[in-house]
Amino acid sequence: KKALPRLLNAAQIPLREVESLLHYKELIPRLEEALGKFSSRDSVEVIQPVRSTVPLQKHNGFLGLMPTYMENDGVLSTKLVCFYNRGAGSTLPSVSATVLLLDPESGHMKAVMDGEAITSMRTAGASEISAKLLMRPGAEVLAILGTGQQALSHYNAFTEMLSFKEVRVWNHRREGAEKFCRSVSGPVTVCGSVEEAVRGADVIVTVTRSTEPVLCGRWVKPGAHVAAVGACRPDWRELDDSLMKEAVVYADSREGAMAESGDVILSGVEVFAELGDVINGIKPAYREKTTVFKSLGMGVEDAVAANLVYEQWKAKAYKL
Ligand SMILES: NC(=O)C1=CN([C@@H]2O[C@H](COP(=O)(O)OP(=O)(O)OC[C@H]3O[C@@H](n4cnc5c(N)ncnc54)[C@H](O)[C@@H]3O)[C@@H](O)[C@H]2O)C=CC1
Ligand SMILES: O=C(O)C1=NCCCC1
Repeated sequence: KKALPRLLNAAQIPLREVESLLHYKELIPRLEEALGKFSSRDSVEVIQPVRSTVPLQKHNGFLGLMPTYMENDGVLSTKLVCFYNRGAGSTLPSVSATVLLLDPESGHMKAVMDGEAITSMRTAGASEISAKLLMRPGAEVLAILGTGQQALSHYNAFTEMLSFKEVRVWNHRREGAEKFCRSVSGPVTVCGSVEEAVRGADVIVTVTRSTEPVLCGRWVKPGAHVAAVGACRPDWRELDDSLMKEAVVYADSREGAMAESGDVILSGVEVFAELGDVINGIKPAYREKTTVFKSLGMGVEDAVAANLVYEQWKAKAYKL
């Protein structure tokens, strides 16, 4: 009997199935552990180079390559992610991603899965961890700037895992914010300006495709926590200098932030700590101060999310 080509033996897990297998309650503890392992800089825990990028100039985007190896956990993966800063008329998504999971011993492909939900959920999961560690106790008001894919996953993660009395959203196009409100299950207030959305907010999530600052320090309540998720290129901004200089700045990866974050590079501020340093008890969480978590996204987050999907997929397929 002829053996199947190895590629065809790999599990193929499409978007809807990934969505049905991934849940914040299981994902977030694994992300937290992975962030700690990454920051230990122990090569048997995590090897994850800063993502390499290939510009797709004609299409106003880039391809990011995000390999990761977790030797102790036996997880080897790479994500291929294309990001596009599309014009208003486009119906195509801004992020298109695929995650490959390999057997580290043989190098054979174990699974190829859609990376859209993984990207949305692991990013929101990392931001939720930042808020849990860095927001003031008793935080009541959440503001989300931007109302696309990441806004939705952040809304879901933050309302499922934390409790807020009020959620406000702002989008540069009001119809986007109104559509967002119709798509979520809980109450949300649409705000007409960024200032209106963030005044008095305890936690602010920035998930826009802006290349210029949208959030100004003078509007931010002292002691607020900002999870800054957009502006992933060295010359793009979401936050202004006054906010960056006022805040204690945390990042997922110090090297990633120094290579890719316009908010860090152009404001000239230091990254105080990685989230993993706080998780490992190496650096303090300044809950009473204004804090920024600068998120760029890491391969290790994709690796643990994809591994979780694969474990669940196997359990379902083989009725374990
Ligand atoms: N840190 C991380 O791990 C990740 C970060 N991202 C970043 O998150 C951001 C949002 O991604 P998605 O939600 O997938 O994109 P999306 O295209 O679904 O949503 C983007 C939102 O930004 C708004 N927007 C577009 N241009 C704007 C402008 N000039 N000023 C203000 N708002 C504007 C859009 O109306 C929309 O509400 C992007 O910047 C992306 O690079 C995405 C994935 C992972
Ligand atoms: O980590 C990721 O995945 C991404 N980060 C920045 C924007 C593209 C996707």
